[in-house]
Amino acid sequence: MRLDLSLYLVTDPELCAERGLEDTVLAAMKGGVTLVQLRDKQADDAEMIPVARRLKAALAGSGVPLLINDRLEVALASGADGLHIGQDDGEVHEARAALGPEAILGLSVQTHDQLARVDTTRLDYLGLGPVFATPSKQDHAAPLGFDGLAALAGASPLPTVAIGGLKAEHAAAVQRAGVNGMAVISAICGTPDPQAAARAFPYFGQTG
Ligand SMILES: Cc1ncc(COP(=O)(O)OP(=O)(O)O)c(N)n1
Ligand SMILES: Cc1nc(C(=O)O)sc1CCOP(=O)(O)O
Ligand SMILES: [Mg+2]
Repeated sequence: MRLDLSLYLVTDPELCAERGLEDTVLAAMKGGVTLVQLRDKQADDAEMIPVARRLKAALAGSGVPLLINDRLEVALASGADGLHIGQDDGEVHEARAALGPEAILGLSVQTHDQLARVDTTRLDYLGLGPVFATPSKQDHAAPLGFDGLAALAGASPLPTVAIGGLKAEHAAAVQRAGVNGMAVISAICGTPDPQAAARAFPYFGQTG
């Protein structure tokens, strides 16, 4: 499926609980979300697989891909469109081998050393962050700020998406940093109107 990093919704089970995960995602999609990642740090694979399958069915025909955070087995069992992994979430080459060539595979990068080791032949995009400190990820790395983000984005051999503490009001500065899009949890999940929250973000343009 086509990769468009412009507005990347990462889900949070607690923040989405009141409205429900699928309703939140569908509303955000109507507001312009271009990519969705199912992220649940508490659920085990067996709990996550049916949720991922329902979300994949809800997104069917929309052209918006569903990626799974961390869990290769969930991505494979649910028919999701891809996987996002961090530096400690397994080997990129193993994930690519298991997912096949058509799947979307993303990797988190926080430093220039990590960037230098990026496997450009097997990855589709990089998540750069956190731009700001955020309560949505308790174990996040040191914040990059816009200057650190621009330095990483400028040196990246792959399309990039910024993440961490980002709101719609940051879009202009994020665009100036040279990334392909913004990834957000709390700016959309848990807001009273996810569609309007998504609509507040500008479109960054086609990735790649
Ligand atoms: C788009 C995007 N970028 C970065 C991350 C963070 O991944 P990771 O470092 O593996 O941390 P967890 O999300 O697993 O806590 C992401 N999920 N998505
Ligand atoms: C999932 C995630 N990864 C990050 C990283 O820096 O890699 S920051 C983060 C949480 C983003 O949530 P919010 O938009 O609510 O700040
Ligand atoms: Mg991870």
